[in-house]
Amino acid sequence: MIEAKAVSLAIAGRNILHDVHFEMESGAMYGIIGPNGVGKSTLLRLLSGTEKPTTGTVLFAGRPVSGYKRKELAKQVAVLQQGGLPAVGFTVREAVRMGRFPYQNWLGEEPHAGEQFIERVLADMGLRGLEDRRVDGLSGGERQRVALAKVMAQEPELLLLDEPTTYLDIGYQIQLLDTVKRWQAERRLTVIAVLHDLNLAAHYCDKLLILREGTVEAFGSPQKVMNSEMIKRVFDANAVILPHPETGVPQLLLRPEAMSSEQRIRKEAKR
Ligand SMILES: Nc1ncnc2c1ncn2[C@@H]1O[C@H](COP(=O)(O)OP(=O)(O)OP(=O)(O)O)[C@@H](O)[C@H]1O
Repeated sequence: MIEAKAVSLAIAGRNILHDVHFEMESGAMYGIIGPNGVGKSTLLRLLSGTEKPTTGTVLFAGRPVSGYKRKELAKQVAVLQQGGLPAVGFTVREAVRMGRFPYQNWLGEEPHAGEQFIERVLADMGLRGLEDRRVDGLSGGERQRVALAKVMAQEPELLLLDEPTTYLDIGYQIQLLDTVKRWQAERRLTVIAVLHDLNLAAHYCDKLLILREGTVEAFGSPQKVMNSEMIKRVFDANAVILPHPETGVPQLLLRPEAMSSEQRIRKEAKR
């Protein structure tokens, strides 16, 4: 479905990503994990074609992403990013309708059953009753559901999510990811999400791509890649990994007090 081949990116002479390789299959959900500033959002921009690699290639369905026309790509790839909604003045229905732009002609009209599809998306996202409210008057969680509805209205094959649970309380986080997972299963959607919460990532993703210092540290199932050594190496944090009592999925418990003597000496020396 999507493949990074020897992808490197330098911005203003600084290497952000270097020699990144991976292949992601259709119909699965992937998480991109890594510390702040490691290049997760940049990688998502490369996958969506909004940024070009300095060297290497990103292939979508076997063709370089850079070779697609904007509307052609937008029918297949949708991106949910922070601030992806119109700022003021639009209703929920109007904002979601904007997601249909790849299917509209130059007059903004859609010849096929677009409105029917919008109704389904509104119902699926639990937005019935909010259709005529203005987006700028909604709560953060409601806005995030509208943003997701807008990208789903694009009917993508590949959905890219940049930290989709930011600002959401735990209830909304689960609700949003459950909705994505349901759509993913029903439509064989491929989902790639930048996630900071490793426990949610382990639960929802089939595979995790771990980035460290601009390159791929590990790529595999949560069971394979989530261990305390990786957490230490990548995040410089002490953690215990335990299987979830109900699902068996690896879950992380931080150990903030359990500093090694070496770390304690280093911390003291910095004072
Ligand atoms: N347009 C740009 N100009 C200069 N530097 C940039 C630009 N875009 C990204 N960077 C730098 O590239 C690095 C990777 O940024 P990116 O936003 O991809 O990281 P991230 O892993 O998503 O971080 P976070 O977890 O903090 O969101 C950072 O050091 C950032 O400052």
